[in-house]
Amino acid sequence: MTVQTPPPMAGSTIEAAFSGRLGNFALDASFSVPARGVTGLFGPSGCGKTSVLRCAAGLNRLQGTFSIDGEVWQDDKTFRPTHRRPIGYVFQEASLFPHLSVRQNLLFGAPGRQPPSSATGTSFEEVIELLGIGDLLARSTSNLSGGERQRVAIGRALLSQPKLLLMDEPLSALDRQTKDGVLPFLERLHDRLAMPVLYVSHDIAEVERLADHLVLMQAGKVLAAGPLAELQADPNLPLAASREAVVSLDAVVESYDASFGLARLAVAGGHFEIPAAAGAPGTRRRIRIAAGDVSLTRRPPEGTTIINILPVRILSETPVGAHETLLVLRLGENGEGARLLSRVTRRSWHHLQLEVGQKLYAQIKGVALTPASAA
Ligand SMILES: Nc1ncnc2c1ncn2[C@@H]1O[C@H](COP(=O)(O)OP(=O)(O)OP(=O)(O)O)[C@@H](O)[C@H]1O
Repeated sequence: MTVQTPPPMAGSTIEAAFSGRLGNFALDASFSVPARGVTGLFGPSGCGKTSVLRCAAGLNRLQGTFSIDGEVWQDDKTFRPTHRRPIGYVFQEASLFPHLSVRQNLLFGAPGRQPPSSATGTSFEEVIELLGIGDLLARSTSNLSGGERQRVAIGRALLSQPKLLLMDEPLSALDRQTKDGVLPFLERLHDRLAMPVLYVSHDIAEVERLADHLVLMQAGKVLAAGPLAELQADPNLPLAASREAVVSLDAVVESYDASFGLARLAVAGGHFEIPAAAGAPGTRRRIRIAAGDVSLTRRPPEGTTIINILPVRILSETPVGAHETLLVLRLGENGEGARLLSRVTRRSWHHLQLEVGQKLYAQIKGVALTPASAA
């Protein structure tokens, strides 16, 4: 079996290529992503996400290569064992030491078991504050809630000062309410820490909120890897074709109209107004727009309650199912901006005599804010 090393990318990258068998399962996965921000490894159950993470950690030894920022952890000649890889690993269920306090657990992997200062990397105070675990430090780990345990496990991983954080479905063992409580902490980490993260999940909502880049996997192979928004809007990939298709756009707050409670945010090729306090001007936020919330009109509509109506051009049209079609749109008069998706009936496509390249107006019924991107 040959391993194809992905072409190198400019700047600091994670280069991964693993190939071989795990029991009956054949893994043949390679990707190259920036060594910054969160890279989501996403795909259906059993497609090989955890196996890739374990390869990156040196826990699975398959043929291949792995390097981060030019530092080779594995190739034809090299195989660094797990204890020589500067990684933090967060599992589905936190395995904390029951005989140690939260504070001792946190410091367990820290260099010299001492609280690191910002001079030596991610500081103890910063981690405590980011994860909201200051009140837990003296507690025993035996009676922490699931969400608290997971936050302590993440803190412990961060305090070991890793070069790469590996997270394997860190929220999947939590109930929906606890998960919703922990997600904002992950989002804050994402905003504030520069450390690259490989984040395994089969929950697309988590990926949309946290990931900057995506590695889409299926049956042991990588279908595509790249910036989240690009893969979301690729009509040849399963994300865009799904009924729940969305795009996540990185936006910057421009202003806030307090009288109507509307924030104005700029994205490439347009502006959105959102009924929320989105932060001070200059704040980076992420916007989520579902394909089903974007309808099209030939002329700017009048007398509508829809706030966001933006000029777009049709970039492509791909039939989905028997009666619908997926349109990839680009924002802006000349179609030079960010991509949106719109799912319309084939009847509308024909009746409105739409065609690729045409200028239209997108009426966007729902625009949701999610936290900022670090990429
Ligand atoms: N050491 C091993 N020996 C035998 N089979 C293995 C081994 N490791 C993984 N597998 C198999 O490889 C396949 C992929 O597993 P993996 O855990 O990587 O998938 P996944 O995408 O992370 O799935 P999930 O989302 O359900 O966690 C599974 O069929 C699993 O049983």
